[in-house]
Amino acid sequence: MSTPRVKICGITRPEDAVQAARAGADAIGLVFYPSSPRYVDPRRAARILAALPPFVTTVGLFVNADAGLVREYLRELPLDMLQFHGDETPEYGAAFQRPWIKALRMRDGADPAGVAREYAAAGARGLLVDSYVPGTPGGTGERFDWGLLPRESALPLILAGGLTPANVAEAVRQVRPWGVDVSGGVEVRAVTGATLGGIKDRHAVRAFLRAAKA
Ligand SMILES: O=C(O)c1ccccc1N[C@@H]1O[C@H](COP(=O)(O)O)[C@@H](O)[C@H]1O
Repeated sequence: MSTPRVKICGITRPEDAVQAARAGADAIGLVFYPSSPRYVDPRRAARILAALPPFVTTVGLFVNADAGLVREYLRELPLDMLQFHGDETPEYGAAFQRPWIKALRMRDGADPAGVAREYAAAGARGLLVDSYVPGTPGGTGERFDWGLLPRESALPLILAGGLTPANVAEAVRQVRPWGVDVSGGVEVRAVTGATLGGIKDRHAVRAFLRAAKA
Protein backbone atom coordinates (compact mmCIF):
# COMPACT_ATOMS: atom_id res chain seq x y z
CA MET A 1 0.00 0.00 0.00
CA SER A 2 1.35 3.46 -0.89
CA THR A 3 1.41 6.26 1.67
CA PRO A 4 -1.84 8.21 1.37
CA ARG A 5 -1.76 11.73 0.01
CA VAL A 6 -3.07 14.27 2.51
CA LYS A 7 -5.13 17.37 1.75
CA ILE A 8 -5.73 19.98 4.44
CA CYS A 9 -8.94 21.74 3.43
CA GLY A 10 -10.61 24.99 4.40
CA ILE A 11 -7.44 27.06 4.74
CA THR A 12 -8.26 30.72 5.39
CA ARG A 13 -4.87 32.23 6.34
CA PRO A 14 -1.52 32.31 4.50
CA GLU A 15 0.32 31.23 7.67
CA ASP A 16 -1.85 28.10 7.96
CA ALA A 17 -1.08 27.19 4.34
CA VAL A 18 2.65 27.53 4.97
CA GLN A 19 2.44 25.50 8.20
CA ALA A 20 0.51 22.73 6.44
CA ALA A 21 3.08 22.62 3.63
CA ARG A 22 5.98 22.53 6.10
CA ALA A 23 4.29 19.70 7.97
CA GLY A 24 4.14 17.68 4.74
CA ALA A 25 0.67 18.31 3.28
CA ASP A 26 0.39 17.22 -0.36
CA ALA A 27 -2.49 19.58 -1.07
CA ILE A 28 -4.41 22.44 0.45
CA GLY A 29 -8.05 23.28 -0.22
CA LEU A 30 -9.72 26.68 -0.49
CA VAL A 31 -13.49 26.77 0.04
CA PHE A 32 -15.36 28.96 -2.45
CA TYR A 33 -18.79 28.09 -1.03
CA PRO A 34 -20.10 31.36 0.44
CA SER A 35 -22.17 29.74 3.22
CA SER A 36 -19.16 27.96 4.70
CA PRO A 37 -17.40 29.40 7.77
CA ARG A 38 -14.22 28.62 5.79
CA TYR A 39 -15.18 30.66 2.73
CA VAL A 40 -12.41 32.76 1.24
CA ASP A 41 -12.97 35.45 -1.38
CA PRO A 42 -10.64 35.62 -4.41
CA ARG A 43 -8.41 38.36 -2.90
CA ARG A 44 -7.77 36.37 0.25
CA ALA A 45 -7.34 33.19 -1.83
CA ALA A 46 -4.69 34.95 -3.95
CA ARG A 47 -2.75 35.92 -0.80
CA ILE A 48 -2.86 32.35 0.51
CA LEU A 49 -1.74 30.88 -2.82
CA ALA A 50 1.10 33.41 -3.14
CA ALA A 51 2.49 32.35 0.25
CA LEU A 52 2.75 28.66 -0.61
CA PRO A 53 6.10 26.98 -1.34
CA PRO A 54 6.32 24.86 -4.53
CA PHE A 55 5.07 21.31 -5.01
CA VAL A 56 1.86 21.62 -3.02
CA THR A 57 -1.30 21.01 -5.04
CA THR A 58 -3.85 23.81 -4.71
CA VAL A 59 -7.51 22.78 -4.83
CA GLY A 60 -10.52 25.09 -5.25
CA LEU A 61 -13.73 23.73 -3.73
CA PHE A 62 -17.12 24.67 -5.18
CA VAL A 63 -20.68 23.63 -4.35
CA ASN A 64 -23.17 23.87 -7.23
CA ALA A 65 -21.52 27.07 -8.43
CA ASP A 66 -22.43 28.84 -11.62
CA ALA A 67 -19.97 27.69 -14.30
CA GLY A 68 -19.20 31.33 -15.18
CA LEU A 69 -18.08 31.97 -11.61
CA VAL A 70 -15.77 28.94 -11.64
CA ARG A 71 -14.20 30.24 -14.88
CA GLU A 72 -13.71 33.67 -13.34
CA TYR A 73 -11.87 32.11 -10.36
CA LEU A 74 -9.75 30.04 -12.74
CA ARG A 75 -8.72 33.18 -14.63
CA GLU A 76 -7.72 34.97 -11.42
CA LEU A 77 -6.15 32.23 -9.31
CA PRO A 78 -3.39 29.64 -9.86
CA LEU A 79 -5.52 26.63 -8.86
CA ASP A 80 -4.17 23.19 -9.82
CA MET A 81 -7.39 21.27 -9.28
CA LEU A 82 -11.13 21.70 -8.76
CA GLN A 83 -13.25 19.87 -6.19
CA PHE A 84 -16.98 19.72 -6.83
CA HIS A 85 -18.82 19.06 -3.58
CA GLY A 86 -22.46 19.42 -4.65
CA ASP A 87 -24.72 17.82 -7.24
CA GLU A 88 -22.47 18.61 -10.21
CA THR A 89 -22.92 16.30 -13.18
CA PRO A 90 -20.04 14.57 -15.00
CA GLU A 91 -20.56 16.97 -17.95
CA TYR A 92 -20.26 19.99 -15.65
CA GLY A 93 -17.00 18.70 -14.17
CA ALA A 94 -15.53 18.04 -17.60
CA ALA A 95 -16.28 21.57 -18.85
CA PHE A 96 -13.32 23.42 -17.26
CA GLN A 97 -10.29 21.72 -18.80
CA ARG A 98 -8.67 21.53 -15.39
CA PRO A 99 -8.01 18.40 -13.29
CA TRP A 100 -11.01 17.84 -11.01
CA ILE A 101 -12.38 15.51 -8.37
CA LYS A 102 -15.99 14.83 -7.42
CA ALA A 103 -17.32 14.49 -3.88
CA LEU A 104 -19.96 11.90 -3.06
CA ARG A 105 -21.87 12.19 0.21
CA MET A 106 -22.56 8.72 1.54
CA ARG A 107 -26.31 8.85 2.10
CA ASP A 108 -28.36 5.61 2.34
CA GLY A 109 -28.14 3.67 -0.91
CA ALA A 110 -25.09 5.56 -2.20
CA ASP A 111 -23.17 3.58 -4.82
CA PRO A 112 -19.56 4.78 -4.75
CA ALA A 113 -18.37 2.14 -7.23
CA GLY A 114 -21.06 3.14 -9.75
CA VAL A 115 -20.45 6.87 -9.25
CA ALA A 116 -16.70 6.34 -9.67
CA ARG A 117 -17.29 4.58 -13.00
CA GLU A 118 -19.61 7.34 -14.22
CA TYR A 119 -17.28 10.22 -13.29
CA ALA A 120 -14.14 8.37 -14.43
CA ALA A 121 -15.68 8.20 -17.89
CA ALA A 122 -15.97 12.01 -17.85
CA GLY A 123 -12.33 12.51 -16.85
CA ALA A 124 -12.53 13.02 -13.07
CA ARG A 125 -9.23 12.26 -11.31
CA GLY A 126 -10.64 11.03 -8.02
CA LEU A 127 -13.76 10.38 -5.96
CA LEU A 128 -13.89 12.02 -2.55
CA VAL A 129 -16.24 10.18 -0.20
CA ASP A 130 -17.74 12.25 2.62
CA SER A 131 -20.51 11.93 5.21
CA TYR A 132 -24.09 12.80 4.40
CA VAL A 133 -25.60 15.37 6.74
CA PRO A 134 -28.90 16.83 5.47
CA GLY A 135 -28.71 20.55 4.80
CA THR A 136 -24.89 20.81 4.95
CA PRO A 137 -22.85 19.95 1.87
CA GLY A 138 -19.58 19.28 3.68
CA GLY A 139 -17.14 20.24 6.38
CA THR A 140 -19.51 18.64 8.89
CA GLY A 141 -16.95 16.89 11.09
CA GLU A 142 -19.10 13.75 10.91
CA ARG A 143 -17.81 10.25 10.12
CA PHE A 144 -19.65 7.63 8.12
CA ASP A 145 -19.43 3.84 8.01
CA TRP A 146 -16.17 3.15 6.17
CA GLY A 147 -17.31 -0.45 5.66
CA LEU A 148 -19.66 0.85 2.93
CA LEU A 149 -16.73 1.64 0.65
CA PRO A 150 -15.74 -0.70 -2.17
CA ARG A 151 -12.36 -2.49 -2.24
CA GLU A 152 -11.96 -1.65 -5.93
CA SER A 153 -12.88 1.62 -7.58
CA ALA A 154 -12.56 3.08 -11.06
CA LEU A 155 -11.20 6.27 -9.46
CA PRO A 156 -8.69 6.80 -6.65
CA LEU A 157 -10.71 7.21 -3.44
CA ILE A 158 -10.14 10.16 -1.15
CA LEU A 159 -11.58 9.56 2.29
CA ALA A 160 -13.12 12.53 4.15
CA GLY A 161 -15.66 13.24 6.84
CA GLY A 162 -14.86 13.59 10.52
CA LEU A 163 -11.24 12.56 10.24
CA THR A 164 -8.98 13.60 13.12
CA PRO A 165 -5.42 12.93 14.28
CA ALA A 166 -6.91 10.24 16.54
CA ASN A 167 -8.82 8.25 13.91
CA VAL A 168 -6.97 8.78 10.63
CA ALA A 169 -4.47 5.92 11.08
CA GLU A 170 -7.32 3.45 11.63
CA ALA A 171 -9.20 4.92 8.64
CA VAL A 172 -6.16 4.41 6.41
CA ARG A 173 -5.70 0.84 7.65
CA GLN A 174 -9.34 -0.04 6.99
CA VAL A 175 -10.05 1.79 3.74
CA ARG A 176 -6.59 2.01 2.13
CA PRO A 177 -7.57 5.19 0.29
CA TRP A 178 -5.43 7.01 -2.25
CA GLY A 179 -5.77 10.09 -0.09
CA VAL A 180 -7.41 11.59 2.96
CA ASP A 181 -8.94 15.03 3.36
CA VAL A 182 -9.56 16.89 6.61
CA SER A 183 -11.02 20.21 7.56
CA GLY A 184 -12.68 20.50 11.00
CA GLY A 185 -10.55 17.79 12.63
CA VAL A 186 -7.44 19.98 12.57
CA GLU A 187 -8.99 23.29 13.62
CA VAL A 188 -8.55 25.32 16.77
CA ARG A 189 -11.37 24.65 19.22
CA ALA A 190 -13.20 26.98 21.57
CA VAL A 191 -13.61 25.92 25.23
CA THR A 192 -17.02 24.55 24.24
CA GLY A 193 -15.29 22.10 21.86
CA ALA A 194 -16.73 23.84 18.77
CA THR A 195 -14.20 24.36 15.95
CA LEU A 196 -13.25 27.88 15.01
CA GLY A 197 -14.07 27.55 11.31
CA GLY A 198 -10.95 27.98 9.23
CA ILE A 199 -8.28 28.55 11.89
CA LYS A 200 -5.99 25.55 11.73
CA ASP A 201 -4.23 24.19 14.82
CA ARG A 202 -0.64 23.59 13.73
CA HIS A 203 -0.10 20.86 16.34
CA ALA A 204 -3.21 19.03 15.13
CA VAL A 205 -2.13 19.44 11.49
CA ARG A 206 1.28 17.93 12.28
CA ALA A 207 -0.26 15.09 14.30
CA PHE A 208 -2.73 14.37 11.50
CA LEU A 209 0.00 14.18 8.86
CA ARG A 210 2.19 11.97 11.06
CA ALA A 211 -0.68 9.57 11.76
CA ALA A 212 -1.96 9.47 8.17
CA LYS A 213 1.46 8.76 6.70
CA ALA A 214 2.81 6.45 9.43
O1 LIG B 1 -15.05 22.78 4.72
C1 LIG B 1 -16.15 23.25 4.42
O2 LIG B 1 -16.63 24.20 5.04
C2 LIG B 1 -16.95 22.66 3.31
C3 LIG B 1 -18.10 23.30 2.90
C4 LIG B 1 -18.85 22.79 1.87
C5 LIG B 1 -18.49 21.63 1.23
C6 LIG B 1 -17.34 20.95 1.64
C7 LIG B 1 -16.57 21.45 2.67
N1 LIG B 1 -15.43 20.80 3.11
C8 LIG B 1 -15.10 19.47 2.77
O3 LIG B 1 -15.81 18.56 3.61
C9 LIG B 1 -15.05 17.39 3.83
C10 LIG B 1 -15.06 16.93 5.26
O4 LIG B 1 -14.79 17.93 6.17
P1 LIG B 1 -14.55 17.59 7.73
O5 LIG B 1 -13.12 17.08 7.84
O6 LIG B 1 -15.55 16.58 8.15
O7 LIG B 1 -14.69 18.89 8.45
C11 LIG B 1 -13.67 17.68 3.31
O8 LIG B 1 -13.58 17.01 2.05
C12 LIG B 1 -13.63 19.13 3.00
O9 LIG B 1 -12.91 19.33 1.81
